Amino acid sequence: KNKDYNVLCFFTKRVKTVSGAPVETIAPIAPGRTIFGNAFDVYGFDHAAIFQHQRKRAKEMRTSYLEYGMGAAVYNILDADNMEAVLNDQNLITKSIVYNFLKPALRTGLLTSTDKKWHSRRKMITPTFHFNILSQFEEIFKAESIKFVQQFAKDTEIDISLSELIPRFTLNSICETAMGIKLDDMAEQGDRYRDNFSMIEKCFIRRVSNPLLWFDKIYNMFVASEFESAFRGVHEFSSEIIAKRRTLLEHEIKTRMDQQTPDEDIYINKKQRFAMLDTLIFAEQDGLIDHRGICEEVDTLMFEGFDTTSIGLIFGLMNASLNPEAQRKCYEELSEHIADDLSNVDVNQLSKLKYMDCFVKETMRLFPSVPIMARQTVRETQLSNGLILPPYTQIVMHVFDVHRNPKHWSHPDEFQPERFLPENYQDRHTYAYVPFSAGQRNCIGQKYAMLEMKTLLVVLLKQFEVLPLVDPKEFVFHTGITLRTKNNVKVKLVRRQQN
Ligand code: HEM
Repeated sequence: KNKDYNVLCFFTKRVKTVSGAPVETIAPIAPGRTIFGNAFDVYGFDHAAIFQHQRKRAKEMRTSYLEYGMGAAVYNILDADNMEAVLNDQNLITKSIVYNFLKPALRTGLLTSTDKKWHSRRKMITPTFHFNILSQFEEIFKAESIKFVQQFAKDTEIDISLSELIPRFTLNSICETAMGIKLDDMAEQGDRYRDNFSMIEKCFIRRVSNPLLWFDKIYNMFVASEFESAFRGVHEFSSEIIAKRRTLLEHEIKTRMDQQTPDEDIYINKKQRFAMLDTLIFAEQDGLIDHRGICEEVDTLMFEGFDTTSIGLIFGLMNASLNPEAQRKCYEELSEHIADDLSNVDVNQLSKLKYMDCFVKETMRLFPSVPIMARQTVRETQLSNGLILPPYTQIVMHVFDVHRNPKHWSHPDEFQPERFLPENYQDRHTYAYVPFSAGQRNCIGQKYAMLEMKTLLVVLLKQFEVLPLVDPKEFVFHTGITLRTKNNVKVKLVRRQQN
C-alpha cells in the first residue's frame, strides 16, 4: 500500500493527519463499489439512485467521511463543526469540479467563478440587493402573487399541481424584478426556458454519475451534442431579455432626462425603479464588465433566482397542507397583521409575521433547495479537526444530511416550525442550519428569496385553506442541481369563508 497515493484510484493523493495518526481516527473511509476506490460508486446511477445512495451512506457512516474518487480525494461533510470549518475558511472559496458541468449554461457567473473575477462581480452586484431596492421589489412580488391567486378566482375548491404552477410564478418574478422585463407576452418562451433547464440538469447528473465525463474532452466528443440545443435555448432566452431591457432602459433614461429639474439626479428617482440588470448595463458603460459578462450574470441570477424559490414554495405549501395546526397558526398571525384586501402587505408588515418566518425556515431545513454544496482545495489545506487535505480535494457539504443530523436536531424528520423560535435555538450550532450557505460565498439573494416566498404564502393562505393530496413518504427524491421529486407535488385549495 502506497502511503502517499491511492494507486488504484488513478494516483489520488491521500489525505493525512497533522498528528500522523491514521486518517480513520478522524474520518472513516467509505468502502468502494469496485477495486478503484469510490471512483465508480455512482456509475450509471440516475437522479433518484444518487439521492438514495447519498442518504444511505450518511446513515452508514454517521460522521463526516472520506472517499477516493477519480484522481481526487472527496471529503463528505455531515456535521456542523466541519461545515463551519469549511465555510469560514477564506481560502476555500473555489467551487468543486462538478460546478464546471454548469459552465456551459452559467459560464463563469457569480455562482461558479472564483478569485478576482468573483470578488469584483460580487462587489458590483451586492448593492442591487440593498434593503431599499428589495422593498421596491416587494410591490412586484405582491402583484405577481395576486395574479397567481386570481387563476382560481372562480373556484371555491380546486386541486392544483404546485410543481407545474409555482415555477411559472417565480420565473415571472425574477424576470420582472432582476431584469425589468414582464414575461406576460413571453409566457411560452418562459415555459421553454424551464424545459431547457431540466435538460441541463439531466446533463449535469450524467456527468456526475460517470467520472469519465468529468473530462471536458470526452464529454465534448461523446455527449455534448445531445444537450446543445438546451444550452442554446437558455442563452437565446436570456439574450432576448437583455436586448429588450437595453431598449427599455434607453427609453427610460431619455424620458427621465427630459423631465429632470436641474438639481435632480435621474438615477435617484423614488417613483421609478431600476432593475438589477440596469446596474450591470451601467457598469458596462463604465468599462467594468462587457456584454459577455452581463450574459453570465443574467443567466446565473435567473437560474438561481427562479428554481430555488420555487422549490421552497412547493414544499412550503405542501407542509402547510400536511400540518394543519402549523397552517392555522400562520393564518391566525395573518389575520392579526395583514388587511383582508392585502393593502398593507409590505416589507415592514411581513417582518411582523414571526411564526411564518419559522414556518419557512423549517421548510428549508427539511427540504433545502440546494441540498449539496461543494468546494475544492487549491493548495494543501489543514482543517481544525486535524485532517490535511491535499490540493484538488473535493469537499462535499451534504446540507440535506446536516439539516437532519440527530446530533443537532431532536426528532429530525418531524416538521416543527417552533424550533426556530428564539427561545428554542439558543443551544443549537449555528452551522447546523445553512440553507443559504454562509461565509463569503453565501447566497446573495437570501433576503430577496424570503420576501418572495412569504409574499405568495401570505396572499394564498389569506384566501385559501390548503389541504393535502400527497404523502411525502411516497416521494421519490432526486438529486439534481437542486432538490427535486419525481412525483408532482399537489395540494387542494379550499376558499376560506369571508367573515
Ligand atoms: C430559497 C431560495 C434560495 C436558496 C435556498 C438559495 C441557496 C443558495 C446557496 C446554498 C448558495 C451557495 C451555493 C454554493 O456554495 O454552491 C447560493 C448562492 C447564490 N445564490 Fe441563492 N438561494 C436562493 C435564492 C436565490 C435568489 C432569489 C437569488 C437571486 C435573485 C440567488 C442568487 C444566488 C447567487 C448569485 C449565488 C452565488 C453567490 C456567490 O457565490 O457569490 N439565490 N444560494
